[in-house]
Amino acid sequence: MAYSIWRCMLNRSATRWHLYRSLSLYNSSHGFNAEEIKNKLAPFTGGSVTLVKGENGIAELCIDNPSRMNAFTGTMMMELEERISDLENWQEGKGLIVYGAKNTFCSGSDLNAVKAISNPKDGILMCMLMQNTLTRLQRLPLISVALVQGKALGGGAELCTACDFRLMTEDSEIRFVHKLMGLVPGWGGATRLIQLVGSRNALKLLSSTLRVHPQYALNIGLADDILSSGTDGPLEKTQTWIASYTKGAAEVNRAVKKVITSGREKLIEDSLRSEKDIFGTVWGGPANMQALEKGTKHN
Ligand SMILES: CC[C@H](C(=O)O)C(=O)SCCNC(=O)CCNC(=O)[C@H](O)C(C)(C)COP(=O)(O)OP(=O)(O)OC[C@H]1O[C@@H](n2cnc3c(N)ncnc32)[C@H](O)[C@@H]1OP(=O)(O)O
Repeated sequence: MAYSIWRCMLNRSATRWHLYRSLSLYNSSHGFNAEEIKNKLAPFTGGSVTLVKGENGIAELCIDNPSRMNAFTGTMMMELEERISDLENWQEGKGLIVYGAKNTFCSGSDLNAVKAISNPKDGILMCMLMQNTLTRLQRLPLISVALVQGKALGGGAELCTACDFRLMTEDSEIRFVHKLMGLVPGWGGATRLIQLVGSRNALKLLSSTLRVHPQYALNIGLADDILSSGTDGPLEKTQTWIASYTKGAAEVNRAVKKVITSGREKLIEDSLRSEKDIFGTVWGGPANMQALEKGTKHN
């Protein structure tokens, strides 16, 4: 009895933590009106963002607008948000692969939409919409990998930083072209780039608009691996790569990602408390009991 009350309390605090994590950054108290910017973006149609959830707990999210190098039209920005909501509710999920159709990653915002909302007010609203969505992507309790083939430009470079890992094919490049457009990143890419490569390297990439090729990306910590060509295609190789990080029960994989998200985003004391709460959700759970019963060794 005492055990189940204790367990229930732990689960409730974990649920509270999950709700907190999935909250968006901006709401009406920040002057954000999602409907207003969605109405402006809606006329910019074309392309799609598709999601396939595998029975093995690995989902594949495809940015699909090849005639514009997978640029995000207005409707695709909204579809991305819907797909992230879907993933937030997928309790069986363990991992996510984000990739672009037809062997290229993404060339950022659709420039037709950008021109139509080039006034400061709409620009900030679009920025808040995309920051909300990409922050929710980064906070998913799924281990996420961006498969970068071809080009990841502008907002496309920012999108790949919202994943936990980046795999690049040999001929690919990540390029923060914002300065050439008279801009700085606005989808959260600068903040995440600093966390990934440090402020000096981030400054180099944004100020030079350098084409970041795979070996350099690997050296500075932007990429996690280079996929060489072979019999398996890049998507198959990414599926194999992610499998070594997503073995075992979904609840344990999800707890692993949650402790990392908590550690990354919270102050040390809050993070330690969250770690305790998340620990409580798996301690004595089925995967833990099975390992104890089997007498699992790690040699
Ligand atoms: C915060 C994010 C930021 C923002 O929203 O503020 C942005 O993301 S701004 C957008 C940044 N991206 C760009 O500026 C990309 C501009 N395009 C290019 O540099 C090139 O098109 C490139 C390098 C992506 C591909 O070059 P390539 O020679 O391989 O092909 P094409 O140039 O012939 O491109 C094929 C076709 O795609 C259209 N395209 C490419 N990117 C976009 C885009 N972002 N928006 C709209 N359309 C795009 C390009 O115009 C071609 O169309 P076509 O009708 O054949 O001329």
